[in-house]
Amino acid sequence: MRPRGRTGREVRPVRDHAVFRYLRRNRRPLAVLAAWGLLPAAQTFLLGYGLARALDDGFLAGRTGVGLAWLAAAGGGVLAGAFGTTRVHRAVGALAEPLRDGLVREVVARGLHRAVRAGRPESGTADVSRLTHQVEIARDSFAGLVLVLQMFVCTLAGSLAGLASLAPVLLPVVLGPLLLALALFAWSLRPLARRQRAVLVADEALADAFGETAGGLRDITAAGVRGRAEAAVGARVDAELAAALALGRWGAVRVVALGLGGQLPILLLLFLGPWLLRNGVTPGGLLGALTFVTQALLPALQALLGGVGSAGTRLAVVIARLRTDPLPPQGPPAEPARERAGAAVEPSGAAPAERAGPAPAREAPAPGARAARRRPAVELRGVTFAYGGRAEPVLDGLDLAVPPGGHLAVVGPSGAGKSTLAALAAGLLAPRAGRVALCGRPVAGRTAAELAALRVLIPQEAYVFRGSVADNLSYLRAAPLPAAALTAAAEAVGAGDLVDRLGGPAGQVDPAALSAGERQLLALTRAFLSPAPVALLDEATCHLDPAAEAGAERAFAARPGGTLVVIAHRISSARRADRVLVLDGAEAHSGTPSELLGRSALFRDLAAGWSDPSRAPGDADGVDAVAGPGLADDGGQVVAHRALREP
Ligand SMILES: Nc1ncnc2c1ncn2[C@@H]1O[C@H](COP(=O)(O)OP(=O)(O)OP(=O)(O)O)[C@@H](O)[C@H]1O
Repeated sequence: MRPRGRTGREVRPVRDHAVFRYLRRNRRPLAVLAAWGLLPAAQTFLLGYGLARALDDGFLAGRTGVGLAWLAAAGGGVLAGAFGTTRVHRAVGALAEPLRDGLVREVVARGLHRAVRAGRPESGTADVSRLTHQVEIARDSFAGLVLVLQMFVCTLAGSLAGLASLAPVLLPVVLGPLLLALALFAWSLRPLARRQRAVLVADEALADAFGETAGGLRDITAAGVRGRAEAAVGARVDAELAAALALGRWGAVRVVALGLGGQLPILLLLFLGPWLLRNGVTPGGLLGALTFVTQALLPALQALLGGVGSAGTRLAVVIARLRTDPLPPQGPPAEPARERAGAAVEPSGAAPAERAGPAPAREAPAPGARAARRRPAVELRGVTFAYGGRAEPVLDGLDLAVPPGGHLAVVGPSGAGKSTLAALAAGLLAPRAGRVALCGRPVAGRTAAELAALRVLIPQEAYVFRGSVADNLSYLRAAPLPAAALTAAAEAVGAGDLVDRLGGPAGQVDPAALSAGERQLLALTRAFLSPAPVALLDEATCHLDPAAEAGAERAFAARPGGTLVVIAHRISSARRADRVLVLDGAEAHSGTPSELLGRSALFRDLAAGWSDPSRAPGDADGVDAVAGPGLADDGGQVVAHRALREP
């Protein structure tokens, strides 16, 4: 099975040899590179040859001056080589930069084109920035690869010229094992590249899984899914271990090649030394040959094997990915860790449109969304749910429909099933019978990411994390939002003072230093900025005072096109809603607040004593004041539901 990358797509090897085609098209910079490479090659030549001449013609012949002159020549070679190396680096830059520019052009054009074609132009920016990061990796890997190849070729050329000049018989002793080593390495390259690619992919998958798990530890614990989280990360660890072991086995070939090409010639030179000396090789020649092998060829071979094995493979993987990487799937984006952990927290949304302003506008509707718009935003049909096979149903045959833009409050005594209803609507619980749909799309079988694009659920216990205010607020957006948009949203929800006090969007959040209410305000702002059309507030304002609660609810109700379902902590929430669903154990009622006064004894009891200090000036006392313009009573919005938990 082929490895799969971050995007879940197969990572294909580069079949079109894009890099080689690029090199063929750029012969001039290559020629410059080769020309400057003559200086390091000359340095290598002088290193061994100069040492040999210094010994043979100088010190061993009793001519110290000549010996020193040859050593000085070798030293001069080092200086020339150093100068040449700086020029080589420049030439590599000149070769790598156009590759980078070309890739960036290609990636930007393709990414934006796809985003526009997919009807999500805003997603192109984030996507392109991710891909251009990969382009940087490709550029660096390419430059590294060219450098080690160039260094090896220069060293080889200088060494072979030196060996041939000293004594041609030395050539096969050094060259034979070296060629064998190169052949062995070349043979191992393909399987090595495959294993390396598998490790890269496994490593990314592990990093993803670990990041997700670490980011959602609190929720994992709260949701009691520790075992599942451990199993998920453990599987990735095992996969990476297996990939690394497989790579290690092929890595051993590299060690053998290094021993064969770099160390065997040393042993051969030493072992054959007496014979070589008897057959025309001078002591200086033997020393020079050893110098070529130990000081030049061995390090160059080591760099070549390492460089081609890592930078080369990385380049192949990244280029393949750049050429095949698609836009993230339309609609739902990457799912957040906490959703994947199964905890009922705010989910992430689709890729954002960056806008300043208090209320983020909806995402451009996806194809098919127009049809879905006519469907209720939240719809439960004949939903029955019980915790456990033999348990009494908490909800039994419930029908409910909230239209797009609707505002429903769910009220009822503790244990009536309000949170259960929210979890069912959010797709976090599956009904025993019946079906649940959001924006016309059934929630059953949807991934967490798909659900996250449809609704945001804010539970009682707000989740904030150590980090910047901006990170906390824009967590559900695929790309950062301008500071003005963050502060405007905070203002709208009632968290403006808090964000100011924390130092604005750049300020830091320390969860332990915040009160429960302050954490709720941040979580509410984050949910407010979510692109999901349906907001489910499950007593999400319980730690706020009534006025703050009213402000937050009104802000959510005013989200353009947004649908709001509030599991009410205070009965005053019902005053602000278009429709109210009363769950009271034996039965359930729905309607406008004024209708319910006549129909539900429980609602009458609850409403009788309500007094909402947050009421806007001019609000009349009593239920009629909250009936508001709201929804036409066509029976198609909040509709009938049968008995709940029959006695
Ligand atoms: N995970 C669970 N396992 C078993 N029973 C549960 C579970 N969660 C809730 N229940 C039970 O289901 C019933 C409905 O609970 P739910 O939390 O939905 O009610 P609620 O109206 O939201 O109550 P409250 O206002 O106190 O939060 C209660 O009897 C509760 O004890």
